[in-house]
Parts: sequence; structure tokens; C-alpha cells
Amino acid sequence: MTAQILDGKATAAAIKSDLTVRVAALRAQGVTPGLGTLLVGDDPGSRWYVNGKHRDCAQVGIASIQRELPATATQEDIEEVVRELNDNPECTGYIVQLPLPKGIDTNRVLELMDPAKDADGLHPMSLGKLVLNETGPLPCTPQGVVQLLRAHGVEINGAHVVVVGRGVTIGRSIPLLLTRKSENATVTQCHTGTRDLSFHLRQADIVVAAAGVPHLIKPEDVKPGAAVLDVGVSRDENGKIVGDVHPGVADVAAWVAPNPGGVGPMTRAQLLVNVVEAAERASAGAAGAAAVSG
Ligand SMILES: Nc1nc2c(c(=O)[nH]1)N[C@@H](CN(C=O)c1ccc(C(=O)N[C@@H](CCC(=O)O)C(=O)O)cc1)CN2
Repeated sequence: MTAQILDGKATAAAIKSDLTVRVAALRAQGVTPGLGTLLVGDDPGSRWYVNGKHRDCAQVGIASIQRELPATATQEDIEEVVRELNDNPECTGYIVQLPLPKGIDTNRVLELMDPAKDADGLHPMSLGKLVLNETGPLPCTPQGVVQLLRAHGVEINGAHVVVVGRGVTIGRSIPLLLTRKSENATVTQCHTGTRDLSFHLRQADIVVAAAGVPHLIKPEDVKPGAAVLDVGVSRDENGKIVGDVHPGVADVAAWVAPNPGGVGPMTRAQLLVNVVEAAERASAGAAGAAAVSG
């Protein structure tokens, strides 16, 4: 069997095309959505991601607000920029690119963000809303996984999903999204403490691999016909991405989200969705307030 590709580039392009129309409608009402980013330090991967986010913004008509600090920045330096972005009227939503340099209290930085401007869905308030099933910005990579499966007609309802990884940006929140009534999956969360990972993987209709361990998932770990999404990022000695999924898995699975080209582009597209939705909410709120006072 050679798996079909869960094509993140094409799916993200379709989402961006829809957003272009929604941004034009907002602009016609005098509202220009703006994405802010804060990049701390000089990690080339993080810089690449941030530049990509601003390229995407330019494509769909979202304004860009870029803030940078050196790797030597203190907690106070970072918090000052966060406060500035909270108060900046041109910034509809923003992200703090992760990871932050060692020694910085990341949770404190995220908690200081205005939850109404959380474009990443990583503020405690946004994660709390997800737990409570309330409307709010969704974490970008997890929601990218859901949208990629939906776009390709992979059945989520009733599926057994095995997630490998428990990091805050991906692994922790994927089960929260997939077990909502609208998705209705059954989720097993595995991590470095899991005994007999291969046993769990072999039960899965859908595998989401977000461990950051090169080629952790081997062909013999996968049930024939499963969908396997590779979200792990490691780099080889030449800086090339090596995912969590061994290439031989494509001979066993029915669907594979490659890495690169799978969930990564969806992460970026979901970020834009969050910014546009925040601008639409703000615009509807302003229109409602005007109607009441008028
Ligand atoms: N504040 C955040 N920080 C980080 C997040 C996040 O969602 N919010 N996730 C990752 C990095 N990330 C976004 O920031 C991200 C990762 C991958 C891609 C992507 O498009 N990848 C490409 C390939 C990239 C390459 O060749 O290097 C792909 O998969 O095709 C976009 C964004 C950690 N930090």
C-alpha cells in the first residue's frame, strides 16, 4: 500500500484564499486586522517561522507588526514588549514565538498577554475555554491537525486516535479538540513514560506523532489503513527536517501527513484564522455597541 498524502500546503492555500475574502470585507468596513509577533533571540528555525507568518499575512491582506529582542533580553524586557502589544491598537492579535531563551519564565509571559489578543490559543484563558467548550482562539497546530483530517475526509467520528507527545503547543491540547462532540474521537495520549508504545500505536486508526524523536514510529508500529500525521521536528547535521515517522510507514498506512508539507503549513493558516476571527469579533462588538448607543 502507498499512502495518500494529507497535503497541508494545498489545504492551507484553500484556507488562505477564503481568508483573503474575509479580510477584504473587514477592510471595506474600515477594519484592518494586524498580527504582531515577538521573536526573542537568533534561532534560525524560529526566525524562519516568524518570517513565514508575516509572508502569509501579506498574502491575505493582514498587517504585520514585528518586534524583536536579542537572546540576552531579560524577563522585564520581554514583558515590556508584551505590554506594548497589548496596548497597540493596530495589533488585533499576536504571538510570542516559542521557545523563549533559557531562564525566561514562559508561563508568566503568556499569562501577561491580553487574552483577547491571543492569536496562538496558548493563553491560559484560551486553554481554559477549550476545556469548558467555550468559543475562543484554538491552538494552531492541534486545530491544523483536525482541519487537515477533515479536508481529506478522514473519519474522525468514533476513531481511536493515539497522540504521542504531551508538550503544551501540541500534544496536551490535541485530545481536548478531538474528544469534543463535534469530533467524537477516542484518544489515547502516549509520552516518554508510556510502556510498550508500539502496542498502543498498533490499535490506532489515527496516529499524531509529536514527540520530536527522529523516526520513532516504524512501519511495524502502524495498523494497516491508519492515518499517520507527522508533527515532530528534529534536524539532521545539515539542518534538514527529520520527522517522528519513518518513511516506510507510507507502505502500511492509508494516509500520511508528511513533514515538511503536512501539519506545518496548517499551523500557519490557523494562526491567520485566529487573527481574522478576533478582528471579526471586535468589529461585530463595535457595530453592536454603536447600535445600542445610536
Ligand atoms: N508561539 C508559537 N511558537 C511555536 C509554535 C506555535 O504554534 N506558536 N509552533 C512551532 C513552530 N511553528 C510555529 O510557530 C511552525 C512550525 C512549522 C511550520 C511550517 O510551516 N513548517 C514547514 C517546514 C519548515 C521548514 O522547512 O523548516 C512544513 O512543515 O512544511 C510553521 C510554523 C514551535 N513554536
